[in-house]
Amino acid sequence: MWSLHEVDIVSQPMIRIEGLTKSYGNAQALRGVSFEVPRGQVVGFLGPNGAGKSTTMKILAGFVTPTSGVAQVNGMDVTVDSVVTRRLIGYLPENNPLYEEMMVRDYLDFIADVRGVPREQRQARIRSAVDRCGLSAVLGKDIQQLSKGYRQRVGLAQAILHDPDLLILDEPTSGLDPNQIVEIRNLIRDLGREKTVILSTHILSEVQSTCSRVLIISEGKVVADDAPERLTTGEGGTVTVVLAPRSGAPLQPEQVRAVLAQVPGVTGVEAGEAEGGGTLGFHLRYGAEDIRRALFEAAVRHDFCLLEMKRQHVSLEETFRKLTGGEATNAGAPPRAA
Ligand SMILES: Nc1ncnc2c1ncn2[C@@H]1O[C@H](COP(=O)(O)OP(=O)(O)OP(=O)(O)O)[C@@H](O)[C@H]1O
Repeated sequence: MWSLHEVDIVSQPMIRIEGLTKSYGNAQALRGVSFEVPRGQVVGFLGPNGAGKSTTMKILAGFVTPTSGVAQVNGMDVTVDSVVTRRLIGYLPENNPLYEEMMVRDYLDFIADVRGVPREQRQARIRSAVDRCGLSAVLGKDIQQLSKGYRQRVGLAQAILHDPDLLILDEPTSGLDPNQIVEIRNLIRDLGREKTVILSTHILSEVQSTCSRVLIISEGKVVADDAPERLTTGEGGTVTVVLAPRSGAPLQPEQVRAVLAQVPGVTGVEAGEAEGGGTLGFHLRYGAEDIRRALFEAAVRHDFCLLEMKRQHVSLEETFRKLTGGEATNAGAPPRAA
């Protein structure tokens, strides 16, 4: 039977951050960050350069002290109970610093020692981390000989060695080639089946493919917190249509444009690509409302033949730009076809 204490711990969110601030001299890196992460969630932490992602992660991992506010892991304050909370956390810092001249095998053994993995469990834990991260072929190599993808695997292996409940991964796919990105992403997705994960990234499509929740941070504050798909669908998008005459009479572009502009929910009409043969193409902007049914009915009423209709939601990249008021990061996802 569970003790009262155990029941208490299990009902706690894995991460609880409340009113967190951090100043480096005059620079305010965090200006009151608050959020909770329940057990088992995989959360993407997005934000432009200097938004405060790494600072938040370093505070959680116990490497930086907050100026004010609360940061708890499993109900324990990371500044008060740091010895216990560090045991619950696996941390992959930004730029993944490793001991270059050590052999992978020796490095993992050293980390297991530092993390206090009991001697009798050490070999089993190292074997498990090596298997999960696909490192068996490079165990005898010096870290400096490894490719960036393998170095990242070593970074992940050291983070999971002590079997932590929470993984904090600061830009785990930064600098990797597309094949390596897919490998590391799959590994993170796999780890996310049994652990709580918070990862920061500049790759917006990564959040869509790996995370069930996205937190966007800008200038030290959380500006959005939702499922990736919910951050985009409510924002509207574009419907592209291609129309053809049903009877012999050719379509008059200005007349058709005026009809489309009247369709409830349409907020803008622009000329698009036609297919020749008297067809006309348009891009129609819409807000929160789905305009497809109304468009179909308008086409029937005015005797237009609707050859094509395709909806594209606003992309996460556009939402990101809007919320953070600046340039989007690299490799944003293209708009999603509905
Ligand atoms: N040790 C430090 N000393 C002084 N200022 C710092 C220090 N670390 C971070 N900062 C500043 O704090 C702010 C937040 O930095 P942080 O590294 O947390 O952002 P980030 O969102 O992780 O950015 P990036 O995506 O570029 O890694 C920035 O303005 C940064 O210059």
